[in-house]
Amino acid sequence: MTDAELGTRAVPVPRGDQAGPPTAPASTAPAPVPPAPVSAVAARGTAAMRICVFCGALPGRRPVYGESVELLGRELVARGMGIVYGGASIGLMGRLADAVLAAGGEVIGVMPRYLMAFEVAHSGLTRLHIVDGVHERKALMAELADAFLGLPGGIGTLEELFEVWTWRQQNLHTSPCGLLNLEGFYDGLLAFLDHVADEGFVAGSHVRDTLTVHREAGALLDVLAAGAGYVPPARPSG
Ligand SMILES: CC(C)=CCNc1ncnc2c1ncn2[C@@H]1O[C@H](COP(=O)(O)O)[C@@H](O)[C@H]1O
Repeated sequence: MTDAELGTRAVPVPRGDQAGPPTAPASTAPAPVPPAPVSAVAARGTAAMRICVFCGALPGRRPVYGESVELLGRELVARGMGIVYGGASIGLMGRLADAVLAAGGEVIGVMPRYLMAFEVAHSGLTRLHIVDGVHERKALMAELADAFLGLPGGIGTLEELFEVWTWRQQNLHTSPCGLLNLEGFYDGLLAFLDHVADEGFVAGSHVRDTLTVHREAGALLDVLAAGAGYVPPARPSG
C-alpha cells in the first residue's frame, strides 16, 4: 500500500442507520433545486476529475467483462480521471483498480472495517480509507467524487447506483450518473425502467435526464466529464 491512509474519518450520516448523502436537508419541505455548478471539479479544488465506480466484487462469467473494464481504466486515465471505489482487490473491482494504477491514475478505496476481515482490500492503492460502516462508506465515496458510474455487477452494485441516482433525482446533488451497458448487460433492467415509466411511476424523460446509459466507455466518460464541467487535458498527438 503506497501512501495508505488507514483510520476512520468523520462523515456526517443524516439519521440513525439511514443512508444519505452528506448534504441531506433536515427539513421535510421539498429541497430547493441547487444551481448547476460551473465546474464540480473546480469546486472540489483539485485538477483531476474523480469518478465513483460501482461494480462487481465477482469477475462475471465471461472474460469480456474484465477486458472491457481494463479498457475503461485506460480511457479514464487518458482523460486525467481517477476513481473512487469500494477498495477491493477482487472481481471487476480489483481489475479496474489495477488497470487505472497501471496506467498511472489515482485510485481511492473506501472500505468498511468489517470487510477488512475478509482480506480483500487492495494493497497498492493511492489511498485507502477505512470507515466504520457501509453508510459512512457511501457518504465518503459521494463526497470524494464528481460523478458516479455503474458497471456490470450484482446486488451491491445495483444498490449503490440506485441510491446515488435517487439522490440525484431528489436534487441532493447535481453530479452526473452513468451506466455502462457493457455487452447489453443492463438491457433487461432498462426495459424494466421503461415499464416503470409506462406504468406512470416515473417520467420516461426523467430517467434519461438523470442517468446516462452508453455501451461504449469513452463516449460515456465524455458525457460524465461534460456534466461535471470537466475539460480533459489535451491528448498528445500521434
Ligand atoms: C464478504 C466479501 C468477501 C465481500 C466482497 N468484498 C467486497 N469488498 C469491497 N466492496 C464490496 C465487496 N462486496 C461488495 N462490495 C461493494 O458492493 C459493490 C459490489 O457488490 P456486488 O458484487 O455487485 O454485489 C461494490 O461497488 C462495492 O462497493
